[in-house]
Amino acid sequence: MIYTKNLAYAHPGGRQLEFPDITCKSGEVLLIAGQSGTGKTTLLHLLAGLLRPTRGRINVADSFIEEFSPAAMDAFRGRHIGIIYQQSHFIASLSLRENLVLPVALGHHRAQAGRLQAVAEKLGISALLYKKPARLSQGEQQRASIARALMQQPGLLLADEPTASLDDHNCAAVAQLLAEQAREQNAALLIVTHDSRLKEIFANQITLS
Ligand SMILES: Nc1ncnc2c1ncn2[C@@H]1O[C@H](COP(=O)(O)OP(=O)(O)OP(=O)(O)O)[C@@H](O)[C@H]1O
Repeated sequence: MIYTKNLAYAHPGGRQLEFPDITCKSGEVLLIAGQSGTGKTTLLHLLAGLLRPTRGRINVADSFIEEFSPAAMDAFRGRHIGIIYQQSHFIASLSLRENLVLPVALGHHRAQAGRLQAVAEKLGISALLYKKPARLSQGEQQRASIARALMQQPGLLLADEPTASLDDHNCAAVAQLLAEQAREQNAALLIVTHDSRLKEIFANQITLS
């Protein structure tokens, strides 16, 4: 589903960050660990096509995404990539339901009938759909951001520190949900984290240095 070759990136005025080659097939989970400043978020943004590498290649679903124009990349991301952030970044004035449906509408995609209900049920947030995001607990917000990422049934799920603000119970629950959903949808799941609790859950891992 995704592989990289010889990937490097330098932030403006920064040193060049060099990344090990990564492969994650459909249905697999890969944990990318590393201390603060080793480039985890930068790597995730490269894999999501939000940054363009200074060197190297990134192949997602048989396309080399570094070749895409920004507009083509946006359209491709909408179809193939779901991103889960540490902070959910919901729009405060909209209900959770509206927040989940909005990205689908903005991407000019048509959500499958019943998709929202199915995803909400799986993640245990059906009863919360008409609440404002600020009224949800941290664990509920994180389940809701996983739901948002799953709406389009992406083949690639990228999670950036998805458990950093969660207690042990919610951390384990969110990790299990992420893995389950990825497996059920046959998606590749890449988790970027410095959360050592996740290192004990997912065996397939690489560490940035
Ligand atoms: N926008 C930017 N402009 C310049 N340098 C940046 C920028 N963003 C990150 N960097 C630098 O790039 C390096 C990698 O940063 P990055 O945020 O990818 O690391 P990280 O492993 O995710 O860190 P953390 O765990 O603390 O979030 C750091 O040295 C950082 O200072």
